[in-house]
Amino acid sequence: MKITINQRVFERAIDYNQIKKRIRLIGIQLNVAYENQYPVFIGVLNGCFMFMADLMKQIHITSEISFVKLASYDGSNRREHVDELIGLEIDLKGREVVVVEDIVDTGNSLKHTLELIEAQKPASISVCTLLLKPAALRHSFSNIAYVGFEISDDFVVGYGLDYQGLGRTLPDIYKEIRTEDKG
Ligand SMILES: O=P(O)(O)OC[C@H]1O[C@H](OP(=O)(O)OP(=O)(O)O)[C@H](O)[C@@H]1O
Ligand SMILES: Nc1nc2[nH]cnc2c(=O)[nH]1
Repeated sequence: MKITINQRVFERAIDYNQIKKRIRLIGIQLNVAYENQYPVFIGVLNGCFMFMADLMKQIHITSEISFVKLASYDGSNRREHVDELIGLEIDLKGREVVVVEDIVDTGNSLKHTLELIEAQKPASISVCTLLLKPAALRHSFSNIAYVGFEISDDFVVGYGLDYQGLGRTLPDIYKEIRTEDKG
């Protein structure tokens, strides 16, 4: 199925049933890894909201949840300037932290997020991301422990991810059709 958002054309790549299945498995892994550890799950807004909601329904161990937003001082989202995390309400010192992202693409956002969380001296930080684009990564991370799907280096929308503010409410994930594939 194809959709168009502001002149860009996308085709369905991952449907919600696949997403739900994958999330159930990640939930089991997290429940085992963090049993009796009282972890803090930190969702990085806005894109994570759907993933976080579905993932947290699979978490049956004692845990806390918080959401943050990465803010650039110049108001852009280019992630080139020093950023700050806004919204964090929990003291992370000595805590087991799981950062929940919708997508790790270049890794720029994650790098900043991890630096800002590390400054709070948690006991550990691991990363759980629904999507990972290995071919686009510009940094190496040793703690991306939970990945929903590795995808190609194509722009995706849906299930929380937007194009120009649109498409976040689509339950499935769509990837942009490259110009040469449009037919
Ligand atoms: O690995 P990167 O290349 O840094 O890209 C990944 C980031 O991009 C998206 O956030 P975005 O800045 O679009 O904000 P949003 O979550 O509010 O849509 C996504 O939620 C990640 O945080
Ligand atoms: N919507 C969307 N946001 C992103 N942020 C980083 N990569 C992407 C992507 O492929 N799609």
